[in-house]
Amino acid sequence: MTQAILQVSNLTKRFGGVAAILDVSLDVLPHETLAIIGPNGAGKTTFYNMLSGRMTPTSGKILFEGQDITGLPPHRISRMGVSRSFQINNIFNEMTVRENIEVALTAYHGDSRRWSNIASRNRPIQQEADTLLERLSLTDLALRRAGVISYGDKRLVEIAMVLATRPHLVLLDEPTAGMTPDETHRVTALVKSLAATGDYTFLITEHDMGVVFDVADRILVMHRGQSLVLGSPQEVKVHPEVRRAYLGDAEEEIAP
Ligand SMILES: Nc1ncnc2c1ncn2[C@@H]1O[C@H](COP(=O)(O)OP(=O)(O)OP(=O)(O)O)[C@@H](O)[C@H]1O
Repeated sequence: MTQAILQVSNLTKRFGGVAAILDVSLDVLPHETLAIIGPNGAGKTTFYNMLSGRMTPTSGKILFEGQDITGLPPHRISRMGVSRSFQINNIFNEMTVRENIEVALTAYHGDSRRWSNIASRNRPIQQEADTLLERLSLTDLALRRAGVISYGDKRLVEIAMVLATRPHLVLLDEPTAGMTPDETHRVTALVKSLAATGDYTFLITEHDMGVVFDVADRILVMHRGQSLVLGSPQEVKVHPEVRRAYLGDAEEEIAP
């Protein structure tokens, strides 16, 4: 049996009397794309916060590539190969698209000198920036100031910056939120093409069911902090409890 890249065991997070996450266990397999869905307040953000080190679990255990990362600070978890994109843009608007990516690469390579002195003369960073621009279909925008590109393109730059840290596990937080249908289509195609490289494992939270059913190999449905169902898109789509708890039992809501 394939060894899981991420093993979550009996994870619980309480805020006073509220259990935002309650006894959730999950094995994520290498190179799969696993979507986590659930209504508002189901616990998705809290779950991500614990995986990425922004919150310490009340109890339970998180193993990444066999190592215990429970409660480690975010920078250590990131160094080990778990990277997270946020719903808000973290990019530098005054810099070009390429410079943003070079900053992320320079930081990853641990150079604390001014990034501009380093990146422009560092051949490996230049090559890595080229590869990332190409992977994200951003080559044509490389020299544009990040502040003037579209919202959808900004989100792609942010994903490029996440990938600059060479993650094995990428946590995408609602990557298509606020996007036009065209932009959503681009991101969906992109996630699929990145997954096809075999270099990454993706966890993705997403409210757009079309995106979820398009990209996910498996889907975890959360409800009130608990794991309700884990299965293939087909299994999830027809599961009676999912329909009741999350999808409102309306066929059209789950049709991709
Ligand atoms: N810092 C906090 N203090 C107290 N309660 C919190 C805190 N963070 C989250 N909660 C509660 O935990 C539960 C889960 O919230 P969470 O944000 O993880 O859900 P979610 O699935 O990400 O929702 P959404 O889809 O709206 O982002 C909610 O009841 C929320 O009010």
